[in-house]
Amino acid sequence: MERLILVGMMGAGKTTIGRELAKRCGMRFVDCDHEIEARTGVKIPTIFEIEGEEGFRRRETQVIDELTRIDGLVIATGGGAVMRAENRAMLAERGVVIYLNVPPQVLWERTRRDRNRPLLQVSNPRERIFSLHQQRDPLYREIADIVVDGGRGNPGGTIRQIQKALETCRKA
Ligand SMILES: Nc1ncnc2c1ncn2[C@@H]1O[C@H](COP(=O)(O)OP(=O)(O)OP(=O)(O)O)[C@@H](O)[C@H]1O
Ligand SMILES: O=C(O)C1=C[C@@H](O)[C@@H](O)[C@H](O)C1
Ligand SMILES: [Mg+2]
Repeated sequence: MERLILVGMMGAGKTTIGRELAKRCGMRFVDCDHEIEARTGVKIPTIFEIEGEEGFRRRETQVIDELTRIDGLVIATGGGAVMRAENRAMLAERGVVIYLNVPPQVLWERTRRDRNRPLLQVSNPRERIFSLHQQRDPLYREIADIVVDGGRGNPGGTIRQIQKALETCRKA
């Protein structure tokens, strides 16, 4: 398996699950959001403040393009990585794409206390999550090789589901 790519909404568990999955598969873990923060030296909200969402998306596409060429990686993408068609094409072509599907109500409960997600700094963040989920769910599905339920139980259960699905994938 050259690379595993996790997609899904903010709070779906891409970072949490990705890190542990990499450990179990003996692969290296990278997170696109962390990579962008490391390169710029600032947190994501600061990038949004200075360069706007468009500036952030340009950086995100660059990082996706670079990371998806490296072998042996588990890659956690940002929640909005599927918004650009060019990103979707790179992700779909260059790795096994795993969609962590989590109901919007659970996403809301997981992210409501977090201030590091600029798209949720609005007057009604819960509504925002529901509308982003509605808009993006078809895009995550469009590129997913595997769809897992990441909304119930603990991260360990979700990882077991992924490993099982990967075995089926390998046999196919
Ligand atoms: N399967 C799970 N079961 C229960 N809680 C989880 C699960 N996965 C993640 N969490 C919790 O949900 C929160 C959000 O997870 P995480 O930061 O990994 O999401 P993310 O998909 O990386 O979000 P973002 O796109 O904003 O970076 C964390 O507090 C994490 O502990
Ligand atoms: O859902 C989104 O559009 C985002 C999710 C985060 O992972 C970050 O990439 C950023 O906050 C934007
Ligand atoms: Mg994350």
